[in-house]
Amino acid sequence: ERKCILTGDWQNDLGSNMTISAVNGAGQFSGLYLTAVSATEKPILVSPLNGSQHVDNLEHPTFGFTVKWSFSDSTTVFVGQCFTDDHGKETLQTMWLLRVKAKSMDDNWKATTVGTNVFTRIKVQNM
Ligand SMILES: O=C1N[C@H]2[C@H](CS[C@H]2CCCCC(=O)c2ccc3ccc4cccc5ccc2c3c45)N1
Repeated sequence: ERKCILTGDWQNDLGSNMTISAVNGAGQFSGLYLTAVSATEKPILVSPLNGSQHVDNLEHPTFGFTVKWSFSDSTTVFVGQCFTDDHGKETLQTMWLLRVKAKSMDDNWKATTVGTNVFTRIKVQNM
């Protein structure tokens, strides 16, 4: 019966932060992502994200979102599920695919990496 709406501020195990805006009736949302890590020497910039979550049954909903990196020609898709523990603490268990721009079709095979991230809410003190 615990509700998990993704709106709000989250941090993952790498120290990256994301803010998700209001989730509309269809479960769609947008937001901003600030990665704590990158494999480019370019300065890291806040990047837009768009995604959707299931809202029909808010018990442990699944979701997905895409981050279009604003500082490089790469894209990451995250997919996962929200879990709430007995104390009401929410975690987002996710897997991601990072696609970087391959110079040519010959490099296509090595252009996608996969990993996992766990996100927890950032409590804003002055709530
Ligand atoms: O919070 C989280 N942060 C990390 C994980 C999954 S997304 C990831 C951040 C990705 C930033 C872009 C990047 O690193 C990046 C950008 C451009 C690249 C160009 C060429 C590359 C060639 C080889 C390997 C790369 C690895 C990351 C790359 C790029 C390359 N969770």
